[in-house]
Amino acid sequence: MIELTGLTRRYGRTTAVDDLTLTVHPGHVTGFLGPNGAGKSTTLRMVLGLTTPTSGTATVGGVRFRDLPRGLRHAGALLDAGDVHGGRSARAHLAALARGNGIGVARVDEVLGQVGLDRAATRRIGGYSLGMRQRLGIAGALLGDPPVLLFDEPFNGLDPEGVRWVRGLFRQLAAEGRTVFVSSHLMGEMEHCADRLVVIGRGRLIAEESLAEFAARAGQTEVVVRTPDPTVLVAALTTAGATVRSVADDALAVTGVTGERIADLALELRLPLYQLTTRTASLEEAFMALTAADVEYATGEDR
Ligand SMILES: Nc1ncnc2c1ncn2[C@@H]1O[C@H](COP(=O)(O)OP(=O)(O)OP(=O)(O)O)[C@@H](O)[C@H]1O
Repeated sequence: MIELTGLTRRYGRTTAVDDLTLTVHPGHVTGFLGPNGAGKSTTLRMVLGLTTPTSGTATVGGVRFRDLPRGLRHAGALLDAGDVHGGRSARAHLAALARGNGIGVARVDEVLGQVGLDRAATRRIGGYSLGMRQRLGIAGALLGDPPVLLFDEPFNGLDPEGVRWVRGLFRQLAAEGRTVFVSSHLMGEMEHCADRLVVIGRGRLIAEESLAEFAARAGQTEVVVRTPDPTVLVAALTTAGATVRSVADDALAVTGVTGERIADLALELRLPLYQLTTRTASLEEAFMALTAADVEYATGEDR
């Protein structure tokens, strides 16, 4: 279990992490979502004792990570896959990590096999692709067989097969009863493997809930209608209690009434309908709407 209490980190005038209080539970894959610069990496680094909080605490299994001897046995992490000595082989890199954490070297070949790097084990890491480096970073996280695992943007650089494999691995680790905390700035990456979500923006907690709760709250259904005379239909729909937004000259996006009700109203008004499409907002759209106000560098005209 990971527990954050009032966790805060300031850099000069920037508050990277702002009074975060939350619990990441064992037995679940928890997606840690937020736009770029939301404070995800800083939070993960504080959990691992690599960055000192300005105030508040972060604990792993009830203890500050820094106070845990042989840290890799308590929490494993992939933070920056590029942060390895390129001149070494994967096996030498993992063997050094194992020695430093009192882990038997036999474990090295086990984790290399688990991440599919057994055949590349003696090659220099410098020649690895980004995807292979991600796999090596995951192997390092698994080395100590820890109950808590943290991954910062683990899908970066992975091909579709790699993404599928990582999702399966995370689910398996959670099914074994471990705490799996995975950061991403894309909901699409998390919705197929996380069952809980923590969403932050500008360092602050925005949501902490199950994926099912998020989907139920977010998945608003709207009906897109095309008709040659929208003004008449807008008046009738508004009277019927619908919320109507114009999406093109002859097209409306309607919420609050069903497609059938819209068709009935149009028939009563003898208005032709050229389109009547029901669509449910994707989780990605819902996530973007939730964090829109906290996006650090917005593009386009939305701001
Ligand atoms: N060492 C540092 N010195 C100064 N500012 C920092 C430092 N580390 C992070 N920040 C700032 O803190 C804020 C949060 O950064 P952080 O990297 O934790 O966000 P993130 O959610 O991981 O973003 P990304 O998805 O882009 O990696 C940003 O505004 C960043 O510029």
